[in-house]
Amino acid sequence: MSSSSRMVRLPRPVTFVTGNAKKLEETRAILGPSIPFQSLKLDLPELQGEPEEISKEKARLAAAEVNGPVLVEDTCLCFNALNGLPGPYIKWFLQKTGHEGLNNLLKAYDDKSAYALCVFSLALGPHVEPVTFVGKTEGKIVPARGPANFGWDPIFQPDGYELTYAEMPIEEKHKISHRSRALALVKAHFAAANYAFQTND
Ligand SMILES: O=c1[nH]c(=O)c2ncn([C@@H]3O[C@H](COP(=O)(O)OP(=O)(O)OP(=O)(O)O)[C@@H](O)[C@H]3O)c2[nH]1
Ligand SMILES: [Mg+2]
Repeated sequence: MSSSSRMVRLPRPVTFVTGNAKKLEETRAILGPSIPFQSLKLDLPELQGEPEEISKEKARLAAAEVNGPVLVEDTCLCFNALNGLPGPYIKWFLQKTGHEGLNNLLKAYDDKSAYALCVFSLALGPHVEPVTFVGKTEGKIVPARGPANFGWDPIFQPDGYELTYAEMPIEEKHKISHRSRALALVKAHFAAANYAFQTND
């Protein structure tokens, strides 16, 4: 009785909106059955600016599109020698310059350190301010090693490892990844919030 009075009722399960199949696959694997969600393949326009604002704005657009609760994420790869760039623009740098071009960007610097940043945003509806969850993994940029299955995984070697993300078994990546760290916070939020989903629509 008392617990149901604290419940926030939502009209349907959360929709994870992304145009990226690998993100969806990893998010499914990391969340397992902990949070019921459906997915929608939509490549939303992205604001320029700081990672949290980009992710929040994506959530606002997604919530308006879905007219219900949504989860989105934005991923950045930040080079310390470049004060955080390419950051949120990594998708376009990767597309235009490839793994070698990304390594070349750091040729002029001794500092090859970098971090992967994942910002999930949850918006409970179109007019509700999104909440963000940030996960960060530190590492360095190296010449590509391992299968090129996902973005920049072959050139990111997390601190404490001799392997790049691409060379690691996926369970190992999930133990330390920017995405799993952000999703641990999402899970904790859901566990504390006690949302109730109506599933009959
Ligand atoms: O090697 C990787 N390991 C990862 O763990 C990872 N996570 C994201 N990415 C890539 O980084 C860019 C982010 O851009 P991004 O956040 O805007 O994503 P996106 O536009 O592909 O999808 P979405 O915005 O529709 O969700 C895109 O090129 C993604 O493919 C990764 N690459
Ligand atoms: Mg995107």
